[in-house]
Amino acid sequence: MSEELEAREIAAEQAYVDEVYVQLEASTRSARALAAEGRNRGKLEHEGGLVERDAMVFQAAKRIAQLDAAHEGLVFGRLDLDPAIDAQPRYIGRIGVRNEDRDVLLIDWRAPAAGVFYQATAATPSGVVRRRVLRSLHRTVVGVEDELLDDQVETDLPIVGEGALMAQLSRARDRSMHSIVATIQAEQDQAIRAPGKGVVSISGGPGTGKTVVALHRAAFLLYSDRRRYEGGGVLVVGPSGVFMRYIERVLPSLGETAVALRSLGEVVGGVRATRHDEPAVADVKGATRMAELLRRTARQHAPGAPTSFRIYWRDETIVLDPGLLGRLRRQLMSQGRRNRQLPRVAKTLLDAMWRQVTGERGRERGREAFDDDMLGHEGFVEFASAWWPPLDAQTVFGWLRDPELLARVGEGVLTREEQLLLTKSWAATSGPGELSIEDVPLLDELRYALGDVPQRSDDERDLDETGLLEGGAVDLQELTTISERDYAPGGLRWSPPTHRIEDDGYAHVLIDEAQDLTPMQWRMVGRRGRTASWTIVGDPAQSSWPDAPEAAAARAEALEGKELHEFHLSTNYRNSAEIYAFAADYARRVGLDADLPDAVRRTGEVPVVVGPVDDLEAAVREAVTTVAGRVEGTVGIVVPVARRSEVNAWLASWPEHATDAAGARAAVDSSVTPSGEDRIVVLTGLDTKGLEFDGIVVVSPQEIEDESATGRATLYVVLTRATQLLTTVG
Ligand SMILES: Nc1ncnc2c1ncn2[C@@H]1O[C@H](COP(=O)(O)OP(=O)(O)OP(=O)(O)O)[C@@H](O)[C@H]1O
Repeated sequence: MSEELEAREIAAEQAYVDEVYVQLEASTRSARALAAEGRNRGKLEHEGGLVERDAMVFQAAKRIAQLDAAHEGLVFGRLDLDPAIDAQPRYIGRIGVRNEDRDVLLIDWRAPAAGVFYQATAATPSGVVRRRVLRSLHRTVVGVEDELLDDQVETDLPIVGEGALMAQLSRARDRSMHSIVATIQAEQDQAIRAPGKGVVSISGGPGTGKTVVALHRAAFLLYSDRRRYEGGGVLVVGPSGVFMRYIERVLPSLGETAVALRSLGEVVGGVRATRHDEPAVADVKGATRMAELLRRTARQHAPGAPTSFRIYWRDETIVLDPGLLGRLRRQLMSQGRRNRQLPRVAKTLLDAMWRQVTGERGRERGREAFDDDMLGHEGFVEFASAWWPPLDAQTVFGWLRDPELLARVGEGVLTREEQLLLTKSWAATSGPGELSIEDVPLLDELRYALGDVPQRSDDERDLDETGLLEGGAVDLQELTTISERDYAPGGLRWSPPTHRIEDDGYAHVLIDEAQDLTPMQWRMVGRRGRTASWTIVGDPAQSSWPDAPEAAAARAEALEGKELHEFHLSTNYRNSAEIYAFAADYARRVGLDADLPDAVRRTGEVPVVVGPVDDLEAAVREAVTTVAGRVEGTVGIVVPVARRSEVNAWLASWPEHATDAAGARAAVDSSVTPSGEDRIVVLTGLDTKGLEFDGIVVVSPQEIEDESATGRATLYVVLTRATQLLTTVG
């Protein structure tokens, strides 16, 4: 097959692609003009349909335009059908484009009409004779890859190229995951296009595309029901900040930005944790038992709050003693979340106090006068406010630093040793900024147990008065939400908070690396998806949570009542066949019950095992230099947690040229702050979850294995991260 033929085909495709871009620019201009005009005339309503549609094209085009040249082009696919069905070729792209007569120039890859591009095979061509993938650099077509699907149909279509998938799989890896729109495989397509109902669960071994498929599914859902998902929000949760940065470009490259990408440490609004606890501590913090401990904590008497109150009124002494106050506290708690009771506090106290008024003078004055007197009494007001202060979750979480309080709420829940572990872990931190990833679900649990902190009403008049018990001034009829009604009757002092627990929910929740969620993390994400549809992605063999049945129960509870649709992916697209054979062999040897996919790409490069070595640093340096010199893309140095600073120090001390063999810049401790230019990064085993590198150097694999109860699964994850070269040094 001649180069000339290929050049001719490329030129022909380029002409079509140019036409699409010209049209896209024209539609963008007219959409912008139309939207501006609509706004000016205040007539958006009338022209709504057209404006909305074109504005969408405009938005999508804007997002696409923001992509840099490294990303694949707008037009990536072409279908030639049996001429008896349609003589015109059909083009598939990242978004749909029409010309001014509204004829389709480009079919959005998510549209039903594009489905056949992914589903047609030689066995069932579905009318497709030739499938062509266009490889582009920005606007320039650089190659075409064809597949002949139906050789029974008489046509003169030339067949060019080596196969798009292999070309895509062999590319050098950079710092971000790329979209796979051009080469989505049939089994992946089914999971992507599954209807947005209930729970779609996608399983499969390492490198089978679970993450990338899930992200394309998010884009598909936004396309298929934009109102629902853009309005309600889509939450994508992944294991770490590094991972979120790795995947963040995929959705914008598909024209979607309306998605919240959060690592597990960032799921709760306003909190950002990036540090993991050591495994023994993490195991305690993640267990379901913690929910009971936190429920008890949220009901504790606020440390430092007054425990009794005494006042003299109309010849009588009225006493609120610790026992009575304890009963009143429980009574209030039984009515709902702690902070929600704020408007009821004064009345509850006054009821109990009024019952103690038995003398004639007092009874004659009456209840109303009693209430007025008390609410005008500074001592009482101060007591009431201090006895039942509004409490935020951070404050209450801080109570747990007190070993005595922890022992009280932990009784029967945690062993003495477990309590000590927690105390030690919290003593090492000094404030809310230092929460660990494992602390975040605990904080969330408290948020829900306490209820949101209401805001003090800013009405000056009320602030002068007690405000603890005021009624009548607000007409209940005017209050529209349940929450407003809740806060109104007892006290004008309190109004609903600006961010509410009720606002936490999303229309779709997508969980990646789901096998790693602890029971407490399942509870946290579950709260955000009570009414949502879900996509859950994971591989149990890669799990770092030791108690699988407990996590499964928490997951079932989070998804309660939702229909389950299961999809399984069976081909490993990441690792070379040689690397995956090595990893699968390890999984079998150590008895991991692993789902072993087929790896399809051969490189002839078998993994290298170095050791045992005397000088670990020298051996690692040699391995890193060799690997970095032989691959074009990223290199990961994976280390045991305990050796992280040591290896970082080595890296910093090596002369530039050692790692600079092929223009590789090393990032010191880049798992915390990776930078776009670094090609070499140091990571711990857990940090590598979900990521991939051209080359991997594993430092002391045995130590990684011994580090935690699930060390073997972690090492299996590490061994499945490389696309080209793998070396272990021990
Ligand atoms: N259809 C495809 N075409 C091209 N590349 C693909 C395809 N499917 C997957 N890949 C590539 O394979 C690699 C692995 O994909 P991904 O990270 O989504 O796998 P995973 O199943 O989530 O892996 P793991 O569970 O090991 O983290 C990525 O580089 C991805 O782009």
